[in-house]
Amino acid sequence: MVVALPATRLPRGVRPFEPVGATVTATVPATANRASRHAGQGAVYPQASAPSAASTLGLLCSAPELAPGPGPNSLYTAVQTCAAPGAASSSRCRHRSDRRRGVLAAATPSQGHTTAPPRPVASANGNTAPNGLPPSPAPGKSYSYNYPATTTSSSSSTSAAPFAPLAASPPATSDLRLDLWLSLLQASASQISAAAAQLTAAAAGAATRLQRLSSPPPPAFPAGPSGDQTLPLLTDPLRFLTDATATYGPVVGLLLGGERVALVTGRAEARAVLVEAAGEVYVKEGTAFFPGSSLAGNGLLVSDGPVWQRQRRLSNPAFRRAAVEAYGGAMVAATEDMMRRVWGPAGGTRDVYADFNELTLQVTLEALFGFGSAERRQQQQQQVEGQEGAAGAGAAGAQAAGPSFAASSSAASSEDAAQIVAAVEKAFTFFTQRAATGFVIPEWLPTWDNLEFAAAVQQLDRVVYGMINRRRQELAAAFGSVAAAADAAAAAGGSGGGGGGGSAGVPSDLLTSLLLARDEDGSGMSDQALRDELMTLLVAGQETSAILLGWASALLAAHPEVQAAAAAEVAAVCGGPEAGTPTPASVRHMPYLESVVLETLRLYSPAYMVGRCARRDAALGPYVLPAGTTVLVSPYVMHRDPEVWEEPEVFRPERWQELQRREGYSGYMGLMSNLGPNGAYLPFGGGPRNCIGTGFAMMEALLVLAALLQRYSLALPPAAGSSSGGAFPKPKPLLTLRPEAVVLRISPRRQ
Ligand code: HEM
Repeated sequence: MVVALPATRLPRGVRPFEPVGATVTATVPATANRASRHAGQGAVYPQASAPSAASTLGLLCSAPELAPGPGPNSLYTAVQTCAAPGAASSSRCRHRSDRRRGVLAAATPSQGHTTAPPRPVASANGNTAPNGLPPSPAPGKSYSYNYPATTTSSSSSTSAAPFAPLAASPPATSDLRLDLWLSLLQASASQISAAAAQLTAAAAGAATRLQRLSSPPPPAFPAGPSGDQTLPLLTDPLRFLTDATATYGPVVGLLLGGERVALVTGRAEARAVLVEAAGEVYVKEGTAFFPGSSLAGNGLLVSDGPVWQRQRRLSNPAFRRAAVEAYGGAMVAATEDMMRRVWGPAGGTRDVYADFNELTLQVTLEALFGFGSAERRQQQQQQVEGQEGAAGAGAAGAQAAGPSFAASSSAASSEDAAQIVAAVEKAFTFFTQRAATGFVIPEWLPTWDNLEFAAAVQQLDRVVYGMINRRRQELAAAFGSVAAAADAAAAAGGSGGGGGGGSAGVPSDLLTSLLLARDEDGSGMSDQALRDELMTLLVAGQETSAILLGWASALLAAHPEVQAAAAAEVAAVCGGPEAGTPTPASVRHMPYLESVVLETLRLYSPAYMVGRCARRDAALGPYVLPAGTTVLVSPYVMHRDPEVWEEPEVFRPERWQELQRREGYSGYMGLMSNLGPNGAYLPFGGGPRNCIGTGFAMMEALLVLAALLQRYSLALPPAAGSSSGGAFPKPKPLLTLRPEAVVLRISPRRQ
């Protein structure tokens, strides 16, 4: 098995797993030995949002090398030190990035790439790298390098590849073996020294946290239970959060794994953190409980400052209503596929949460890359062939480009899809296990699990970069250039800045939308940024949506009267099982079903915590949070606040109809804005960092639930030894608030 360590020791900009098929040319920085910020590392969404029991304990062993608060090795000091122009605003000072990722990197250019040896290519000046060996690059020199692959990138990637010095004359053959051995030795030595540095830093961080255990809280820090609360939090996170709020109020000061933490559940305080001082004071960077991952990279979930602003600006159009509604057909088709293949005409008793996980993975992959079910792809292929026949072989330009495009993409996608699914499943299993064990072992440690995970990420990278390259080439071939494709999509009604997919014959997937997205200056995303955003969307959107569907089904099963009302609404709008399927337009006429979803999200918000870090000393109400304090806002607690919600523990979708009337209903997006109608509803977060996929997730939940209520009824299976309804699924608050399992009896609905 080929394994590769996360590139925590590569020079700035070098990814551990460079795009296969990409020819990248870059300059090794003169300061090549400084720590790298591996842009492919960062927290994945659930970790970003949940101080789970797992991630809390993870603090103890993920051992960030910098401690919050003033001190020689503190985050505070790092922020001060790194306040070079742009450093603070982009939140990309090395210490802060590495701290979050549990990384202390001492970069050595010729290491970290443990895949098959690189193949040299002739460089611009005609020099060729000797035998594909990676000689030590000279700082400041340019290198050209071709990764073993089938395609060549037209990438605008800014990755650095520290191989094959262009200017260096090839050494004599007899020197080559020596060179290889030397570079191997050098690589091992520097890997060992980097690991040693990481361990030293980890030990220093642990020492600081240990010291904090016996120090009093800083002045004006919010009150809270004394001593480290890791164990009580681990034992029962939801109870702990609820009790701490009930005892100490809207802001609770905590010590968790030696980290100073403020738990925020007050409306005004949550608004201050998420909306009013967002970005200015409270940022993602530096938040504790972020174990970091090379999977999600430096995508929207974890970036800050100008990097985040640009990526969000470029990504927003792809999530506008019209763009999201374009995925409605795929959502319904995938649901029907699942119901036909898995549930069958007779139904049965199943863990529907497991089924929803597969379903949302399929939907997300289809939305991201345009993969469909095999059948749908076949249909698409047939349609394409028919259109091609009609269009004639010589058709040119944008109109003809669509069909040939779809044909090549769909032909390639079944293999890509299989590889992606395999790698994603491996990576997600890793996350689940990591959460379940309660210990977050930093990804840079070469444990067996970490190596397997790194291999899965590598496999994903290979496929995703391959698809990005192919899509660029297809767009360029069809339109003359990618920029021309963006113009064509914009002219045909898309924004040209994403969301334009589907128009002018370009595919309507997010890959294409993001690839065509253009900033005001005409620039688009680099391959690496694209890859990171795609992986972020996959991680952020798949599991959360499955959790929502799991809880909604369980609640419908447990409340037959609510289920009957929702099913009646679906039947009234769409007809019975034999009638037409739900569509984005028809679910807009299902306010009751929408209330069911909103109420589900109130009681079981998949993101039961969102985290921020105070980048400087900050006043929060009467309290002062020292720079580096992690702030955890808990939607779970806020959604059950008895001062805001009448009978907060009761599942009552009708409360949303009252709110809709009171608020002058303008669709669920209106109800989500501004931390909800009463300032205490934030299942999708709030402020500038709110969930970009809100519309996508709501649309998916409504369509899937409508499609299944049209055909099936759901019931809790009788508990053992009883003829009445069974037990409601238990929450399993790990990285997200997922159900343990949702075992339901599924029966075909009789009209
Ligand atoms: C029921 C489903 C979902 C829930 C409950 C949910 C919840 C959230 C929450 C609470 C945040 C804010 C995190 C924070 O403030 O730290 C967030 C951010 C985000 N979500 Fe979702 N999400 C869901 C589905 C999706 C989907 C389907 C996608 C994409 C296809 C998505 C993509 C993202 C991204 C990219 C961010 C980061 C936005 C930014 O910081 O600019 N989410 N989500």
